[in-house]
Amino acid sequence: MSFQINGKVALVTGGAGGIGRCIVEALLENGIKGVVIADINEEQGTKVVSELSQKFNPTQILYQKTDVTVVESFEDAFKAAIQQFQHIDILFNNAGIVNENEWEKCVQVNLIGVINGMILATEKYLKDQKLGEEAVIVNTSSIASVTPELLIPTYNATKSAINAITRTYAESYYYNSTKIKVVAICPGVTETSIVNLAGVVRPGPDDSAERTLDGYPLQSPKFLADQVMKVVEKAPTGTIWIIEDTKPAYQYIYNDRKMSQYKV
Ligand SMILES: NC(=O)C1=CN([C@@H]2O[C@H](COP(=O)(O)OP(=O)(O)OC[C@H]3O[C@@H](n4cnc5c(N)ncnc54)[C@H](O)[C@@H]3O)[C@@H](O)[C@H]2O)C=CC1
Ligand SMILES: CCCCCC(=O)/C=C/[C@H]1[C@H](O)CC(=O)[C@@H]1CCCCCCC(=O)O
Repeated sequence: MSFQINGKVALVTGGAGGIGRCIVEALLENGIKGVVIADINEEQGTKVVSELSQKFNPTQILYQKTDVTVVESFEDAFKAAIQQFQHIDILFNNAGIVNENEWEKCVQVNLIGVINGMILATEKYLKDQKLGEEAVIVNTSSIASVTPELLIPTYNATKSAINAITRTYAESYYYNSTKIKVVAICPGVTETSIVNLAGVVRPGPDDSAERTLDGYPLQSPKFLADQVMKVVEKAPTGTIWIIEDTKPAYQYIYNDRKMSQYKV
């Protein structure tokens, strides 16, 4: 069954940043009724609303200053969505940072922020306040969740955890009562401010891991967001989608552990 974006309401965490902003724009292009940009950066959030208001109906776009690590702040964003647009149907748990020097902060934003969103959505807001038969949660993971990148171990761990959370909440135990489809996207390196890792990685044991972005295939956040719309509409619950190198989204398949050939 295909999910219809047209006429629905979405909340996008980190919606003022590179990927989040493009998701907001793609939603508007696909007929969303209303979208809440839930981002900690007020200056950027206000700017994005004003820029998008040149192209779309301003009444469809709301900025709500939100810190996803603080549950009350995150809940206020859901309340703002209901107050302004009457229902809430899609959550993009998208806010994320890379910071291996302040690794606790990386865990707070990338993991605790997503857990806050999952609990608020599955126990209350998307469960009870959706318009149609089904709601959707899209968690932004990363290719680093399945291919660990050397210099960002904490980031890799948070993204692997997001895949686990996605697969758990997709189980019929949850779905039967929530009717929320839960999927994850794993972008490859995408042209946003997050790819500038200067000052946010720790010195390694030697300099053999020193790298630059040279050689990494960069894709645009606009291309990524257009693929994400297809995932929202068509992907089955519990699936994980890699979107890299400006290629169509493809599903990442986890191995069945019982098929493992190796024994100690
Ligand atoms: N750009 C890339 O190469 C890739 C990015 N990703 C993921 O995509 C997501 C979006 O990242 P980008 O757009 O690239 O980065 P970005 O830095 O351009 O945007 C991130 C946004 O999140 C917001 N944010 C940060 N902390 C927050 C908090 N506590 N509460 C609410 N909002 C907060 C920021 O203000 C910013 O607007 C992240 O989860 C990131 O890990 C995944 C794979 C690759
Ligand atoms: C010091 C430069 C290291 C270059 C790696 C890089 O740019 C990492 C980018 C991450 C970005 O900040 C947010 C992400 O999700 C990116 C993860 C990239 C993982 C790359 C794994 C690639 C591979 O080994 O196949």
